[in-house]
Amino acid sequence: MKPAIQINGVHKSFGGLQALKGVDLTIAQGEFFALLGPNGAGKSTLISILAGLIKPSAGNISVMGFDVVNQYQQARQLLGIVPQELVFDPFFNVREMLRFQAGYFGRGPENDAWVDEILEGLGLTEKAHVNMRKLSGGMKRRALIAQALAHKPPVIVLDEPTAGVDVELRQMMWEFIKKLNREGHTIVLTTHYLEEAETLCSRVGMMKQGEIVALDSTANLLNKFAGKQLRLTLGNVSLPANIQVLLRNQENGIYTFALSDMTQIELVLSSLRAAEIKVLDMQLNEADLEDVFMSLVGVSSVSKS
Ligand SMILES: Nc1ncnc2c1ncn2[C@@H]1O[C@H](COP(=O)(O)OP(=O)(O)OP(=O)(O)O)[C@@H](O)[C@H]1O
Repeated sequence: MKPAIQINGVHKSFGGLQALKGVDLTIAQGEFFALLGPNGAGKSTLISILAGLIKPSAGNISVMGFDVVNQYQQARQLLGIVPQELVFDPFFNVREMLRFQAGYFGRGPENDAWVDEILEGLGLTEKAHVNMRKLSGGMKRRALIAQALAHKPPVIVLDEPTAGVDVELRQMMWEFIKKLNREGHTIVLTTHYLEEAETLCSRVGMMKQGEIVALDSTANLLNKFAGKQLRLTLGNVSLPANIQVLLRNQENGIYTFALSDMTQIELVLSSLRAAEIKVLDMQLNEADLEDVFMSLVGVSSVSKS
């Protein structure tokens, strides 16, 4: 079976800035994949190349075996891309817009049942006859998601789909997207909400400064990383050397340690006691994708949009 997406040695420079520095990535058909990274890591650049909006400086990308540059039309037809920004055609109602979009990719009336399914799945049935320009912001966002899916693409790319979206739509959208994934659609998601990636995606790629710095199953990434994290409020102190290796993050007097087992808690606390450092507050949590991210990407957290 051909991979859903194959990315080989992709570089992209904007003038002197190297936005992508040789990205290799294979996403199999049927995967639910998360592409994560802080602002400026290169995610949108990679997706723009995938969508054929910009050309790579070197390397190539194919969708189900079709090169996105040399076989643009075939590749684009297999892709549904939900953009970050709200761009829409103000002359159509929702259903017309979806039919038009599907028609653009060569689908005819046989696609109408699918359009109904999308409208239903995204809570747009009531708005099917409303003109796009009269929709509220949240409804427009739903319509844009629907638009990307209108031609029933096997590979669906969601670029920050839930930024600024209310909880109801988020839940509805994820139920629908999960259903599409169960039916065999490949899903690629970029998000700043790491808990979304953690619950939805079976595999994660983390990008930093134009490179992939981690690529593994979500479970492996969580396992590889320490099982627990201990957050201690200590103030401005000098940590004993023997526990510095466990330190993952330090911000405003709060020190976060990554621990693989409970005995390390005792080690941290006894070392602090021996150094006469007072613990002002303490929290013990399960490590999550955000901790993995922090440890690998080296920023305190992915900025929330
Ligand atoms: N058209 C462009 N011209 C010049 N520089 C660009 C252009 N597009 C992106 N860049 C730069 O390339 C780098 C990667 O940007 P990109 O938008 O791909 O990152 P991102 O990971 O999608 O970030 P975000 O999470 O903020 O969307 C950034 O330094 C950005 O400023």
